[in-house]
Amino acid sequence: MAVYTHLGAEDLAELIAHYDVGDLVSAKGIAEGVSNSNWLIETTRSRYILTMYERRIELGDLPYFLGLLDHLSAKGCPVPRTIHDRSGAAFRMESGKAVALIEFLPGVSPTHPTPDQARSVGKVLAQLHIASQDFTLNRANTMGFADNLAVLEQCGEGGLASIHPDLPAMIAPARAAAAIDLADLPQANIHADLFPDNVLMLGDKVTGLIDFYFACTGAMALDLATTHAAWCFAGDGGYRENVGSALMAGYESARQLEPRERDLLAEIAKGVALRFVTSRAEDWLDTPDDALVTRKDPMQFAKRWQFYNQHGNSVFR
Ligand SMILES: Nc1ncnc2c1ncn2[C@@H]1O[C@H](COP(=O)(O)OP(=O)(O)O)[C@@H](O)[C@H]1O
Ligand SMILES: N[C@@H](CCOP(=O)(O)O)C(=O)O
Repeated sequence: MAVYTHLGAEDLAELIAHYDVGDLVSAKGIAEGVSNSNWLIETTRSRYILTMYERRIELGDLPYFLGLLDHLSAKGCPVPRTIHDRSGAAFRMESGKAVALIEFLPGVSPTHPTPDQARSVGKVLAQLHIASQDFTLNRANTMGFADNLAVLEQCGEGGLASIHPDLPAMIAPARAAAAIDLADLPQANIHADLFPDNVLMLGDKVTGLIDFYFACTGAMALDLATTHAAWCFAGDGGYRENVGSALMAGYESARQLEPRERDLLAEIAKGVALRFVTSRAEDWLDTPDDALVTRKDPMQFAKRWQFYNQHGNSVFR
């Protein structure tokens, strides 16, 4: 994350006392991430992650996000369980904001994923899709094409140009493109933000999928295209073909894509690229100067849009 909110030692101890997890031993703010405040909590019994929900999260969505974690974890997916408080509540209010305690999972996020790691992630993503289909709650995607266009409008040409002078022109064709309808594609409850920093791994084994706060009911192909756009490019922007094909093979080892999904992947990936340009631009213009957070560059995804536009579906064959 980031740590947007300061919680003192007494506040944390009082908060942790509402859970049957032992006594607080230590609490450290976690610097990774951009959306919420997170602390690594150590108690006399175990380790946990305490999350305070800061941005883009509606209180009404928390039962969906936290319930999905419990549903997937119960089905054997490598997902942290929600720790419920002594009254059975999955989240509590603290200093006017919602907080939840979740299970700590071991592992580290890959910074330069190997093909074998991508294959494992692809397979676990397909397993998550299969396991999430009978989750009984639903949530609409709030980062769809129309939502992105509205946010970009709010950022304004000047705002976008202040991030990089080339950004407005680079995304103009993406903004003009017609939205594709994903409603007829096979659906599940999807992660929708499965970047390497939201996956914990030990070697090639996936030990944790975390940060489900963009999860929604939507097309499984959207999740696969998002994971592809997030995992398969080098720091210099070059496409890593061996990582891309391993991700696809891993996914299809657990769930075969339907031809109509495969045919649309490049178009969906372009929509995904615009979605991350949008949220990154919004965050860039919005982040408080004193927040302990590293801003993410919208230009990376403007370039990925160009890549998918240029290469089309040949990327996914
Ligand atoms: N269940 C977990 N187990 C272990 N570490 C976690 C867990 N959840 C979060 N983290 C750590 O906290 C960091 C930020 O969490 P994340 O949910 O990605 O925050 P944000 O929503 O702000 O992006 C992760 O990069 C990881 O290091
Ligand atoms: N994965 C997104 C950023 C979303 O933030 P997260 O810290 O909640 O994963 C991006 O890379 O733009």
